[in-house]
Amino acid sequence: MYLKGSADPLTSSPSSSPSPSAWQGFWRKVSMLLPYVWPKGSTALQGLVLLCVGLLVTERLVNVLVPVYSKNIVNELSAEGGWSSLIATVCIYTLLKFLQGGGAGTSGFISNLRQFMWIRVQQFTSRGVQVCLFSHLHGLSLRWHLERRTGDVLRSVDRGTSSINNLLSYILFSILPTICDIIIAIIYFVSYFSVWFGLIVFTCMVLYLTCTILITEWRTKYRREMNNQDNKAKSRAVDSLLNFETVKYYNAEDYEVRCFEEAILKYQHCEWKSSASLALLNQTQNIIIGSGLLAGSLLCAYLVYEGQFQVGDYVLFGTYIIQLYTPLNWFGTYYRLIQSAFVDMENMLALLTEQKEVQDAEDAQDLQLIAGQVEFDRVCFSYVPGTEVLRDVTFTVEAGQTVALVGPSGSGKSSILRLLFRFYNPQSGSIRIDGQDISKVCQSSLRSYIGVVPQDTVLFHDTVGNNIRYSRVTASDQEVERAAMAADIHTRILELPQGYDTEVGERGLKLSGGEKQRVAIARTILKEPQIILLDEATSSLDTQTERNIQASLAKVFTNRTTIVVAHRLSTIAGANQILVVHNGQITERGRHEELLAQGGLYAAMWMKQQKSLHTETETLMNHQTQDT
Ligand SMILES: Nc1ncnc2c1ncn2[C@@H]1O[C@H](COP(=O)(O)OP(=O)(O)OP(=O)(O)O)[C@@H](O)[C@H]1O
Repeated sequence: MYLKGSADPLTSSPSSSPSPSAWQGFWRKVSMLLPYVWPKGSTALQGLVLLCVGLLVTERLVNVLVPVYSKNIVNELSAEGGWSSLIATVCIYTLLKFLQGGGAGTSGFISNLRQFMWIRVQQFTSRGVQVCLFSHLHGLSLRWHLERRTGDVLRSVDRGTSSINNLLSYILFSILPTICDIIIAIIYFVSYFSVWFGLIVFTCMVLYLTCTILITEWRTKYRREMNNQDNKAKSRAVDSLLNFETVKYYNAEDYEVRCFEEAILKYQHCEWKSSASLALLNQTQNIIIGSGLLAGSLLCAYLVYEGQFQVGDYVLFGTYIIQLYTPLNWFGTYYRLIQSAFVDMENMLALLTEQKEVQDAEDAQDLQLIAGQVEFDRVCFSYVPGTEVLRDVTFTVEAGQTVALVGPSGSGKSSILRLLFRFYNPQSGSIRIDGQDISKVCQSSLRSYIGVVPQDTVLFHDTVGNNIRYSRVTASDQEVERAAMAADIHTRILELPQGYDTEVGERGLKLSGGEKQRVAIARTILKEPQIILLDEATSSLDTQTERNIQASLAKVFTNRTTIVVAHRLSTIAGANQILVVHNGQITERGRHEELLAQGGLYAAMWMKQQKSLHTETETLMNHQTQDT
């Protein structure tokens, strides 16, 4: 019954600080669970929940009646009673046992029926939680996603979801019924036998619960450590497999295997501590229950011996106490499982309560795109406080014009595009489209007008066709093909084994860098956005393909506002305006000829590129001469 692999805090190392109790924030966690218990909006499921509760109550009643009928059978057998009354008693007893089940962990008719009816409710809960989490994760900011390991997040989601289901069924169908059974048993023993029997059961229960809670609380830190190491081992494996190519480049298979084995060893060290402390807990519980059973049985046997009780009373006591003993033995396990489930839930709740960094304003309206003019007005931005990436960036892209951002690597060009797409909010200044501040419009409407071809194109593990269609899922096959033709990839796709139905592999690894870029361009062409952001969109292509694509892009995107980031200056020489970004600031601006005339950074970059182009051409021609 030991649950392996539960959540650990994603960000902190539990071993470095005293682990907080899993019960911390108990009511907050329970209140988050409650909406999932009552299936709102479905009368049928609500009926099922009520039926399950009804069955639970019936089960409690049956639990009291079974020992009473055991006693009646023994008493009727010892006395000279009538045969027909004995048959009736035996039949009722058998019916009750059929309803109750029992013995070697078999569940009876009632609990089987309850479990069956609970399936739909459980599925409703599980679906609700998973969908809510998935949608929440998509709503979180790019910064949050970049800082997290996907493997860790997925494990937290998995364990959190199953922990909610487990928690509900443990609390509703195990802990609550067991507590009710204990209270009913104490009342029954006090009123039917004597206060001594009630006292024995009561003391035994108090001792049992106290020891269970104390030892379980003590061993929680081992479980947390174990989870932490488990997560580390798994994310190490995921990271290693995702970087399969890099591992091969550096012949690092042995190193990766060693690191993974070390991570598993650390996990197993913690697992040993967790399992050893579990064995200690189980033994303690057995000793307490065994002592209670011994004390009660001796007292009952003495009273029968003295003639104060009938033999049937001893049977009643024995049956009742054993009947309590079985679920009580599970009580410790359920306490531990609930505690683990709470630990598992912690990360998931942390994910659910994670604030969205970029949020729509309360009164956010849809962006009303008129012509597509883009303005940056004294924009300052930093990813990390204290390190400014953009300083006082001001420029305007008139509707339908093309503006190019050039400059040294790391100067902040892509950051300008990310701000326009609202992946981040600037610290100061404003960005406007057709005069509307983008921080005041709905993100979804803003993004619907912008098409981005990013620096690194990552494709879905799907067919080429579906990857292109991703920007407009309702597009027809002809539209997809037209977009592919404009991106100069149509002929190449037809050469693939299954044409547009060819799978591109994980992250598009089966395509070359240039092919991926062209698929991304086709995707953006299909979206038909009013504003286009090209972040070195053609950097992986040869000069001829680049020219072809640029010619078709110019055709497809005529009169659309375009911002291009480029390293190869020859590709943007015709832009309406060129902005030179240096150390987060715009240091030069103007048309190609104007910037050359200025003799600044742009002119220097241009000269350098022309020179290396010249050298390359010379080398190529020399080769050709030698060949002939
Ligand atoms: N998510 C991030 N968190 C912290 N710093 C970042 C992040 N992304 C980029 N940076 C830093 O911000 C600076 C500007 O990055 P940016 O990607 O805008 O540069 P760039 O001009 O587009 O570079 P390149 O031409 O090499 O693509 C760099 O120093 C980079 O290290």
